[in-house]
Amino acid sequence: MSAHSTPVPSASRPSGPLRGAVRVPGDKSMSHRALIFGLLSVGETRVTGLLEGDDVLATAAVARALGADVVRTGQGAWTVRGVGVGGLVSPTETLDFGNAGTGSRLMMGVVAGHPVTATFDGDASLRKRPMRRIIDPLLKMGARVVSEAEGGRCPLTLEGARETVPVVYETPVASAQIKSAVLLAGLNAPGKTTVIEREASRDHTERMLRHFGATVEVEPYGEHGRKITLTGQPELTGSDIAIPADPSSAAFPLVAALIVPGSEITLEGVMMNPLRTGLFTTLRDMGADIDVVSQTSEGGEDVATLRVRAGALKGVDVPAERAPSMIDEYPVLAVAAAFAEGETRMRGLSELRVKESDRLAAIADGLTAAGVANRIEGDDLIVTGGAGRVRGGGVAATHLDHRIAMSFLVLGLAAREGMNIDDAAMIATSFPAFTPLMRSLGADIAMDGG
Ligand SMILES: O=C(O)C1=C[C@@H](OP(=O)(O)O)[C@@H](O)[C@H](O)C1
Ligand SMILES: C=C(OP(=O)(O)O)C(=O)O
Repeated sequence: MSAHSTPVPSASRPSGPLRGAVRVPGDKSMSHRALIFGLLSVGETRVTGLLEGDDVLATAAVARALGADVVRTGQGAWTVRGVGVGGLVSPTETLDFGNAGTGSRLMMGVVAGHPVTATFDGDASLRKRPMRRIIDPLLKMGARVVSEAEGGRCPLTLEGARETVPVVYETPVASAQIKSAVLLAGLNAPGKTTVIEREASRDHTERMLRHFGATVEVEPYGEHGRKITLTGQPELTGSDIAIPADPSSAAFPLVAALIVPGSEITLEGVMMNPLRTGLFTTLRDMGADIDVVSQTSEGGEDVATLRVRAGALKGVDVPAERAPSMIDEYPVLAVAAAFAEGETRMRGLSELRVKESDRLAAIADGLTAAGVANRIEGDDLIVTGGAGRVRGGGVAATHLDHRIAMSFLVLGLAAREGMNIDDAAMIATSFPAFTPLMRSLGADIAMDGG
């Protein structure tokens, strides 16, 4: 199990207008997948714009342990020489995924489809996260759990199928991690593997499967869902892939610029995949001034340069069906809601309870510590806000959760008494340059010891 280093308490203070143009690091979902598809391809994959955060670095190390040759050639530039579908080797040591749900769960799919055995583990946060939702379909495909911690958790030893069985599987919740694990296992199955989802989740796996040479059919399913069918045992070929800036990371400077009076910032090269842009839709509904100044495409995705200006926000009702397209953005949306006039109701947030922390509880507790009125009703979070009314000054408990840490540092930039967090160390999992980038815009953020 990976140790968590000493906590790094941190604080943010009311800041003058934020100004400047920045590009946040590469998308985390695409970065994990680029390495995984590199591992499963024949030949060389060259990745640019890779997120060099701890979560993705763990996936790179695991790709090596499973047989790939993974080399860093420059900042964000990596090459992977893969083993091809069917070519995985059994790792000699436990696979340590640190804090990363995505890396561990997608790799469970990869291992399940191959005749290898591997032990999956990570930090105290990952050890609390449910893995049965991933393992259940993988058992149907022929994998076997050799051992697991109570409740189907890590450390978990998985023996992959000798002959992988293609399945038709409907995911019990909208989850790109479940969908991806099944499709990745299905790569080494003869015939067709189908995943049905009632609410569409992010589709980076489907897009990358095609990019590396697999045949994937995607059909609509019901009102909001999709049916995805993969033809098994393709030969995947190493490819070049350029990773755009992560919209989930862009969310932090974006919300900061909306709530710090007088701010105007530019966010460059932000990925605009429609299954990832629910936050932008919601913030615009709240009255946010977010302009697309230019648009292009990168790595098979639409990307945009966004100009964001501070201004009045109003509370809104966020429908449950929007949750999959902004699932990681609720902590920072709750911060925007604290500065919005009136009530914001965020519906259908049960999945937030099984992220790096119980995010529903962590957001509510942090808002309370900052003096912001909020309540949880079933799976809904309701925040009553108002610009100028956020006292701040408390300490938010982050529970090994990077998004909770960054969200409450953003809140402190516009709260009367600033805000403190108990630990900023986990920010390195997804956005290692968060503090210098925010400071370059004028944010007053202080880390313990620097
Ligand atoms: O597939 C992915 O890259 C991700 C899927 C989401 O998780 P779920 O599949 O659990 O919704 C998201 O929260 C996570 O940060 C990244
Ligand atoms: C939920 C997240 O990631 P993961 O599931 O990969 O740990 C996240 O980055 O917010």
